[in-house]
Amino acid sequence: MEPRVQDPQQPKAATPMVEIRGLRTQFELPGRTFTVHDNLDLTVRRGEVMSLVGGSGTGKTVLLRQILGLEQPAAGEIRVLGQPRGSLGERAAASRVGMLFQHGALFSAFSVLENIAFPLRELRTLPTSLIHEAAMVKLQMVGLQPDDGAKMPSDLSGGMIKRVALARALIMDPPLLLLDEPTAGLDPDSSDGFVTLLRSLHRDLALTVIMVTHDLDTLFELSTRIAVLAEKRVIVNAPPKDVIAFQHPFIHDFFLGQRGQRAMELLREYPFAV
Ligand SMILES: Nc1ncnc2c1ncn2[C@@H]1O[C@H](COP(=O)(O)OP(=O)(O)OP(=O)(O)O)[C@@H](O)[C@H]1O
Repeated sequence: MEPRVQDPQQPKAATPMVEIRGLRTQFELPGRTFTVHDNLDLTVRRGEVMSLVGGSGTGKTVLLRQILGLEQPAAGEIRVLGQPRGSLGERAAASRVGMLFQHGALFSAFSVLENIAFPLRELRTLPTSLIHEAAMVKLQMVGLQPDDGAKMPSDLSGGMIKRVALARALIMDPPLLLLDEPTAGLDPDSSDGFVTLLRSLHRDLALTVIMVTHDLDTLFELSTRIAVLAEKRVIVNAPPKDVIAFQHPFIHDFFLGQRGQRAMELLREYPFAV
């Protein structure tokens, strides 16, 4: 039971933005049921940058898709901003959760500005001039120039595609942003630039972020917490330095194996993450 009186020494925990309880995810394969998550719990609080890490096939992307409402779990509950995910209509969900897909997922026949504006246009409630203005604001927010708005996706570099996709994910000003491998496929300079952008947007827009990444630089530069998926559930959810100290074979291999030295250097380099 919650204590009636808050200990003044103990700051009140931030509001949960996502609460997952007893989640089970399974897929029917020929002749058998394949269980990805079993009794998985996870809470993500306001202002956190929560990174999901885990071995290949542990269900990190599926979890993002479930929070977004693109997939339904077999059992358990997912609450987004205090409401059961299933009870949020499409419009309400779009204004609460933005998603950056791994490969950007831009519409190739639409210009940059049309791609950014797409979710607002779909609402069919706002005048074109207002939609254009909102898309221009987001274009510049992600560090692109007004002239870039007329370009087509085929004219863009990998880093620009990510920025356009991010602008589109933010067009409805959602408080919660999901990122699937945000820096995958970028060269080191573009990756650094994108991480810097994500960090400043997280701060300036007071975003809560849930991110899947295999990249240790991205992980340590941005994460305030790391949740590790193994054995079909979250085995630890804690600040980076506590996760590294957690005894588990996956964590040992991921952080302290061949790449261990680098992980330790990164922790020293980015005290923000500790
Ligand atoms: N629609 C589906 N039908 C059947 N199996 C699926 C489906 N979607 C995902 N899976 C399986 O569920 C498991 C988890 O997939 P997911 O893509 O979430 O893994 P991941 O943790 O993101 O892996 P990686 O790090 O390799 O990207 C995988 O074994 C995948 O093959």
